[in-house]
Amino acid sequence: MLSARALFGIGFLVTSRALAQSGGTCPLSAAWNNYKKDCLSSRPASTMAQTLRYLGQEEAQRIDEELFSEYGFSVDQLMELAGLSCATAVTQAYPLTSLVRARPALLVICGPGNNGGDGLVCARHLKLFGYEPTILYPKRPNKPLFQGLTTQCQKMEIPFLTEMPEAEMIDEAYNLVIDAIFGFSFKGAVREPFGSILDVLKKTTVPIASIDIPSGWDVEQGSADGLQPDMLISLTAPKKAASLFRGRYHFLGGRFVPPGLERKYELNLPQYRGTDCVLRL
Ligand SMILES: NC(=O)C1=CN([C@@H]2O[C@H](COP(=O)(O)OP(=O)(O)OC[C@H]3O[C@@H](n4cnc5c(N)ncnc54)[C@H](O)[C@@H]3O)[C@@H](O)[C@H]2O)[C@@H](O)CC1
Ligand SMILES: [K+]
Repeated sequence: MLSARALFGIGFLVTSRALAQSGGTCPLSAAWNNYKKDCLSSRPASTMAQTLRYLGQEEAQRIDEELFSEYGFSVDQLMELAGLSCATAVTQAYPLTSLVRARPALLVICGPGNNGGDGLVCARHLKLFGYEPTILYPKRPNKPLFQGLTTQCQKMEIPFLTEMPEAEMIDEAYNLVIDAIFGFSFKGAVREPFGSILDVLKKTTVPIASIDIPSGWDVEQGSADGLQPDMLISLTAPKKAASLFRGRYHFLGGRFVPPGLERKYELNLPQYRGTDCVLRL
């Protein structure tokens, strides 16, 4: 014989399932529907973005430094989380089913610093998520971290280009360009080969997703005639120039900030949902 408790459980499950299927108002299904609506909503969570602090260049560098010196993180640890955030955000904004080209091809352009490292990690995860990334990595630092990340991508059968394609070729072959050229340490006039690469990117019509900062933008002032990416993934916290971003998708990623550091710099980070590693702003 079934106990009253078991009967109640079965009744509850049957009822909540029926209500969920019929779009009814069972509290459980309503909560799930709200969650889905929140996650998939195309409406930016502007209320969250208003309270969030936008960092100056030196402040971003200080936080970065403190994460390593005071909080004991290693670069590759944070880079892995940053790159995974970027791949997750790209997957949410440009799901495989939404791509216009027959092949889910993406071009990932990596610069000479840690922003470029984030790009390599992002490419590796995107490959695991079913995309076909190709990497352009023209200036490779002679350090074990970057050599390891490059080897990992090569072993994942991600092709590396030897030169920047023409803008028309990029528009024809790729669904998206991931800009991992410069991050928060960029300063001054762009040096080659990145000046020519950015000039080509400005001529493309395919969407661009920039990691941390649109490359070539002044970290605080932006750039009126610079890249205009469709997506920006701000890591840790947005930098001041992010307030000038006019693309469709602004995501926050890099969910690794310890509460003490968040308090010290008054970051006012919005709440990530559940176990998500990114949040649309
Ligand atoms: N604390 C954080 O938030 C984390 C940051 N990470 C990433 O690290 C990035 C910062 O990395 P880095 O400090 O290595 O710096 P960047 O990756 O921003 O760039 C530094 C490199 O760009 C070159 N460069 C600077 N200005 C240039 C110019 N005008 N023309 C040509 N080359 C120029 C420098 O010589 C150096 O090689 C962040 O933006 C983010 O993407 C993540 O990897 C890990 C965690
Ligand atoms: K970038």
